[in-house]
Amino acid sequence: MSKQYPDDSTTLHTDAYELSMIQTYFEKGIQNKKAIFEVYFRDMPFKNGFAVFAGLEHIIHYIENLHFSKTDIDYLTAATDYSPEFLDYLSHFQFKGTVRSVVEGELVYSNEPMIQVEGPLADCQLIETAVLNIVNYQTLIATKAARIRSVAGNDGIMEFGTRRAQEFDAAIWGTRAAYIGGFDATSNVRAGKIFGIPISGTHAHSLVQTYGNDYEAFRAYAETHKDCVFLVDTYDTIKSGVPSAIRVANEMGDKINFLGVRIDSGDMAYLSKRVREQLDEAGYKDAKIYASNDLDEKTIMSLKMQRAKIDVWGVGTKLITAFDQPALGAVYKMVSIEKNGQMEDTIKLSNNAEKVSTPGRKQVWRITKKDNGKSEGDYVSLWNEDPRKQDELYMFHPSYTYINKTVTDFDAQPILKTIFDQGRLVYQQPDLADIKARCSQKLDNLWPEYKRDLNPQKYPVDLSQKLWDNKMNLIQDIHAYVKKIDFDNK
Ligand SMILES: Nc1ncnc2c1ncn2[C@@H]1O[C@H](COP(=O)(O)OP(=O)(O)OP(=O)(O)O)[C@@H](O)[C@H]1O
Ligand SMILES: O=P(O)(O)OC[C@H]1O[C@H](OP(=O)(O)OP(=O)(O)O)[C@H](O)[C@@H]1O
Ligand SMILES: O=C(O)c1cccnc1
Repeated sequence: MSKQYPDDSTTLHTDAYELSMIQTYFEKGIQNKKAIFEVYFRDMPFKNGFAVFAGLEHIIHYIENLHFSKTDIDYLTAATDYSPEFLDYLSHFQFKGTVRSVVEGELVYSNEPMIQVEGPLADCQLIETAVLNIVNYQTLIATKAARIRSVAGNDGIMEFGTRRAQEFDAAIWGTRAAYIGGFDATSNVRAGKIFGIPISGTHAHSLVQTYGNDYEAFRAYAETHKDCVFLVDTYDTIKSGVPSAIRVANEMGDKINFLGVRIDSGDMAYLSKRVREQLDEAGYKDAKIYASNDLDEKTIMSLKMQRAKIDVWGVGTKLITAFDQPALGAVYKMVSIEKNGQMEDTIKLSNNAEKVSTPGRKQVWRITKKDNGKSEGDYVSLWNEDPRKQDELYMFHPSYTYINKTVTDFDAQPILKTIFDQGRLVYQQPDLADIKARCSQKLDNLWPEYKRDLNPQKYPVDLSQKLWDNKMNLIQDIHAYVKKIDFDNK
């Protein structure tokens, strides 16, 4: 049986190797060395042209509550060989890091920092696992939701995924991410309570099975509710479901709001057209047709191409589990570390060019044209550079440098904002509605070429000349170092 602790904290929600490394840092007296880590992902999720950043709210909760409780320390005492001094250090631990992050609802792209953590080495190391856990999931779901929104146009889209989500937390935070990415409502009542997301829903087949026929079930529902959407496919949509819904709507008149019917199986293009005719003929031209059943952006797009008469889409499994790409793959990499009192940039090399990290503390600048506000690309610079001081910006592809352009009449907005300053929360989270609106507005400013579902253009994420030179110099330094070791060993 699982154990319940009165003072449980989420601080041990980390990989054991983080604590093991912190123990080494502590025992060697370098736990307070200054370090900088950055979070980024290498490949665009769903081969999409953009990703929607989400997860900051949960990260803020997590960091604000970061402390080792008594039972955390008791557990570590029993389960590890950590020294009493190290356990004592943990029991007094207070997060002192500075966290800079993209804000929720902002668009992000591969190979640019979304989060930057600067501070004592131990503090930076401790939060790696949880930060990645949160951002990898929520950014994925917000992006999937935005893809679904982009094909649904102005239709209603409802989040129905809780029953298929990877457990409680995923349902709750996934729903919030889906709302940021463009969903209108959720069926999860607790998400409504916690986040203020509008809740919405119809009824299940079990209601109809309880009564054994559509008419009695719909009538019972109508007598106990004002807003009614009847699920019409339990036995036979055309012959029984829709006629029963119309009969109940006629009988109840103004006593109910007959909002429409839901179809949950069968050929939804064919059925929705027939159902539309039935509702229209009965005078219910405003009644809407809701559809659900393993929907995602592909089925919705296909149904729209078939001119299905569907007004509202209920989407569960494929959204909340990010069915076609279950992991984002964001990583947390050290970019700078204190040596002899000075910060030194650091790099992780790899035979795979994509996996070579970009050293140094950075800022990401969103470059837009002054006249129309449209995106030109992102310019990743060293922290102390400011492209706003330049009239012209030379932007070049970091691997294929012959792909380049010079941008004039541009605005440059830094997108990494300070959230925690040396452990103190300095950022005021906006309302969820504002975060959602931000996402929608940012997507309006993105060229359609980056927004299309299939084979979108790759959004430029370019490195400043200084950042690029810094990376190349470090790569050369490391190559020289490895060559020397090789030579010395011969
Ligand atoms: N006209 C259509 N064009 C493309 N996809 C459709 C169309 N109608 C339904 N679909 C999709 O096809 C899939 C049908 O799945 P499935 O065969 O499991 O459903 P079903 O047999 O109709 O219903 P049930 O859920 O009761 O098994 C679903 O993903 C659904 O969204
Ligand atoms: O299909 P999703 O996108 O996950 O949407 C949620 C599904 O949950 C309900 O089904 P239920 O749990 O009753 O199962 P069933 O319809 O698959 O039989 C509902 O009728 C939807 O079909
Ligand atoms: O309200 C609904 O229709 C609903 C809710 C959850 C899952 N499927 C459908």
